[in-house]
Amino acid sequence: MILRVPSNPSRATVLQEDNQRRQQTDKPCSPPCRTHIVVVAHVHPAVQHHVLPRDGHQDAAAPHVLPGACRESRGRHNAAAPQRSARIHSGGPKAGLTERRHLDFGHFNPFQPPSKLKARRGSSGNDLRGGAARKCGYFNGHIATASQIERGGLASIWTKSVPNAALTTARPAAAGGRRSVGAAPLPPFSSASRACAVLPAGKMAAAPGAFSLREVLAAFQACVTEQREVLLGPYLQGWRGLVRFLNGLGAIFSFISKDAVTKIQIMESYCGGERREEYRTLQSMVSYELSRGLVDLQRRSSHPDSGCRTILRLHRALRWLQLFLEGLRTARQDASTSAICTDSYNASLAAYHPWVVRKAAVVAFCALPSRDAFLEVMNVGGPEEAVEMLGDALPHIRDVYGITQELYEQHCLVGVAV
Ligand SMILES: CCCCCCCC/C=C\CCCCCCCC(=O)N[C@@H](COP(=O)(O)O)[C@H](O)/C=C/CCCCCCCCCCCCC
Repeated sequence: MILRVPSNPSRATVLQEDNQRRQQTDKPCSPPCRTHIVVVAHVHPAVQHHVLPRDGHQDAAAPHVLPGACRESRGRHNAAAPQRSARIHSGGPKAGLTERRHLDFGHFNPFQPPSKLKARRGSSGNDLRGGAARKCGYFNGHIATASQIERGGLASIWTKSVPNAALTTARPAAAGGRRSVGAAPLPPFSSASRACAVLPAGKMAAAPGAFSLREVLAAFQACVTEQREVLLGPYLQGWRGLVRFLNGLGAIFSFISKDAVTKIQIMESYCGGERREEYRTLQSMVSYELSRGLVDLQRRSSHPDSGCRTILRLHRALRWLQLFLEGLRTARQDASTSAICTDSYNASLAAYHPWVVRKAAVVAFCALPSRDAFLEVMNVGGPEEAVEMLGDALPHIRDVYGITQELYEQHCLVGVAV
């Protein structure tokens, strides 16, 4: 199945790929579309048998998103896959904005258990944190650079820490084309994820740049000032951490993370732009944009990417997050994560999404791992510690949500729906 998202995820159409097409690889799209999301890649192993076609097509290194005049890239997993993936991910002269955005947030799949990959040669992605693109992925269950995968050696895999590279982002087209903004660097990685030593087979390796709930919690905690203002820097940092987590869940979530990344980048372009002072807090942003008539209150016309509108989308998603984390925290150990996620989604974001997005979202939720696996990947210890940390995190997320909601209601901004 391919989710084809022409330019705006809300206009997504879900296409069923026919058998003939399934046999082809690197087939140019006609007409060219902006983005393809290849759903079969990186599906959580627990649901692979539900999602993957019966003929066993799977591609551990298949791209998540192919930008620009893209090419569909699918097919049987083979030894050339790491190179193909590297070509796609590393970006050439034709690499588009979409691709760069995607790369910035990493490609690791913390749920990919080594046992599933043993029979394969390796899977790869890129890690841009070291400054230059560094291809890496899983090899026999360990994190490895592409060259290590190619050499088949494991001797020196990720044994030293890698410094963060500043996150430079491209300015959204709506805001005037490409431009490097002085955006905040990626948040520091947890020490656990910095040095990724070789683990015994069967153990899940913590990927470099792996999600840590602690860091997301710290970001949302740092959002609220003593004056009860919401600082946009930490707010976006919290979202970046969440997106990193989402990227690790698999390609089936790419259309969601891509939308979140687009919104984060719109905001980053404001927060790092000429008017950055006006975008220091949510409150200053609202007064600035409203006083200058920079918000489309009725129809989406001249300011389709206003900060107020963009934050409103993230704000609604924050409500989903709050409900989801609450559900996760209080659910029984054997509860279905996908059911918790679906309920939280239906009680929050779903009301604002068209039918096709709702359906695609619910299909994607089916790929969520078990509650325990989910809690494990939060990188704060075992499920019990994760539950405890969720208890600590939730008041901060609730607080940020509450302040934003109140502010938006005061200024009649909750209905900025177009
Ligand atoms: C402790 C951590 C555990 C939980 C980690 C969760 C990580 C979630 C990370 C990101 C969440 C994605 C936020 C998505 C923002 C969506 C904003 C939105 O509503 N956009 C729509 C409208 O945009 P405009 O067209 O008006 O500009 C857009 O149409 C949406 C497209 C994509 C579909 C969004 C579905 C959202 C589902 C909720 C997230 C599910 C993630 C599940 C993973 C656990």
